Amino acid sequence: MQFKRLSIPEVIVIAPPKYIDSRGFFSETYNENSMKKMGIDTPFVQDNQSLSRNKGVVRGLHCQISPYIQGKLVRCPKGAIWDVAVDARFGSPTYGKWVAAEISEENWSQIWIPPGFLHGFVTLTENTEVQYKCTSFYNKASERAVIWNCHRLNIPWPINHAEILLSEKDKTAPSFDETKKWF
Ligand SMILES: Cc1cn([C@H]2C[C@H](O)[C@@H](COP(=O)(O)OP(=O)(O)O[C@H]3O[C@@H](C)C(=O)[C@@H](O)[C@H]3O)O2)c(=O)[nH]c1=O
Repeated sequence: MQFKRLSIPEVIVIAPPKYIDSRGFFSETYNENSMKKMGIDTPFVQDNQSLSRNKGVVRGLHCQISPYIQGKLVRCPKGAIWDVAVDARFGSPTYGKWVAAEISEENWSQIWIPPGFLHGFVTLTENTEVQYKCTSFYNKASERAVIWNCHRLNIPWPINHAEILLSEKDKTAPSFDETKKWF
């Protein structure tokens, strides 16, 4: 399993090996010991999956606050996403900075989004499936969101803005300034 820390080093891209043979392939998509070697030592308690039918679906930017703060290990077994992690830990040297990585069926990578980060992605293909493991349970009252195109963050979403599809909730999310109260 290969690991690469991004410019915010707590965010890690993980590339599990894929063993291809005449039948297809085999891959360990999660290995607790490998995670521990990278300092990801919290148990995962919930697995999620979403399907986005269109290219240009933006989900995010989302997080949960304490006591349901979540780390997420995200993979894309079908299609491709451009995945973004924003440091929302007020007081962190990288507060308000973001990193992104393409995660896809083809590159077979995963991305670790630590607790205290906002998470979002845009689908780069139709019928994209995203799966992620979470370190804390879903809790509606703890959910928070920041608007995907917040001027303060200036994230260069790699998709024509006219094509973007959002949930009603994500259309009206507040700006990044709100996060000062969260972590
Ligand atoms: C996130 C979540 C949602 N739900 C429900 C609430 C709602 O009725 C329905 C759809 O939820 P949403 O619209 O929030 O789904 P979505 O916009 O895909 O939200 C997800 O976005 C990505 C970027 C993340 O990082 C996730 O943590 C999560 O926030 O599913 C759960 O039951 N459990 C969960 O863990």
